[in-house]
Amino acid sequence: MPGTTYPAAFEGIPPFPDDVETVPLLVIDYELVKNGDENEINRLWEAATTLGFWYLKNHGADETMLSSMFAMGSEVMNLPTEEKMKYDQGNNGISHGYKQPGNVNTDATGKNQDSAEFINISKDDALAYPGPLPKLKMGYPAPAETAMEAAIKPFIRQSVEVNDTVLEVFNRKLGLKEGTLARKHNAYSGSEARCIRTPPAPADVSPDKVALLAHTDFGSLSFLHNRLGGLQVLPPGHTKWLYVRPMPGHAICNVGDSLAIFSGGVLQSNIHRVVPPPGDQRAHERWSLVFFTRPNDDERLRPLVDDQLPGSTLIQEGLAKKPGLTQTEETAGEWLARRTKMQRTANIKSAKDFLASRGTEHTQVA
Ligand SMILES: O=C(O)CCC(=O)C(=O)O
Ligand SMILES: [Fe+2]
Repeated sequence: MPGTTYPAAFEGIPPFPDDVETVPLLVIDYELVKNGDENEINRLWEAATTLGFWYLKNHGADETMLSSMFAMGSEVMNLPTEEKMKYDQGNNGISHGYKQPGNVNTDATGKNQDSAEFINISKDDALAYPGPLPKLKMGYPAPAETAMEAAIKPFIRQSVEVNDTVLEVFNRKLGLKEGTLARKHNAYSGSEARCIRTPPAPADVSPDKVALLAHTDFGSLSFLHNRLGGLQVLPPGHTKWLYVRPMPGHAICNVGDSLAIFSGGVLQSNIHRVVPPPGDQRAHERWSLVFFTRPNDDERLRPLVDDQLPGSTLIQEGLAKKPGLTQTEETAGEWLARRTKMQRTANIKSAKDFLASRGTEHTQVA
């Protein structure tokens, strides 16, 4: 079996081409946001309430930290399939663990499957390591357990700090009572780190061949690090997918469904997907790394109208524009389990089943 390799930083990778259409994301300086710079906070708010995606620089997850995570992911993916499958997510809606390529449908036809392979490591498990582990009781593939103290814990801690700081900013901007969003993200949850590998795309494959299905993220905030292109977003009101250009030192951050629902649609959870990297990059294996902050498992996903400070009406105003967002009775745990379960090929007998995996992308007014 040929070994997989992960790119050290951006060296040795063909450049992202200039002749593909990219989405212009705002660059937000995390240090400024953390230090309360009102101008930078307003720029972050603008990004989060329009496209819901932005670049983040000075975020503290440095190249050494990221490379250690990619090295861990690479060692996991290089294990024999049968070893990896001991940690399979299965078909019952569990997100933590290993996902084999090809077991998720990428559309409602039932004819197309994904090519993304990944390992998801629960935040609660990583921080509880060496145990007992509250989530994936059986533990993780050996290279992940070996890297838990030196690589995974530091990456998760840094990601949590960044996302919690952003949640604080949104709490204030939404006019919520102090600590409202923090309390919804302070217990056991589906929060997890994910390392993803997609194989090089054969030369004759369409540039639109989907490697990771079009989706909105399930939780609250995602903190993404990639080197090769291939991530695309469909901005509201657009019919054309646009690439996100990876930039050294810049994370790609986005809002997920849970925050969109909590905020009555004021915060935008935007649909995105992964296709083969553009230009000469397509011949390369693609690696990416994400940390997903998700609400506490038992938090009901509902607009936080009653948690606003007296006089604040932003969430009602948002809801008036996106009424479909209120149509769930699910908790964050149930939302995550349903979406994870119903996109699995094994669970899809008809288009209706696939549609049952969907999130806010089908209820938003573009
Ligand atoms: O690999 C990427 O660039 C994006 C991954 C992603 O959207 C996800 O895992 O939710
Ligand atoms: Fe995503």
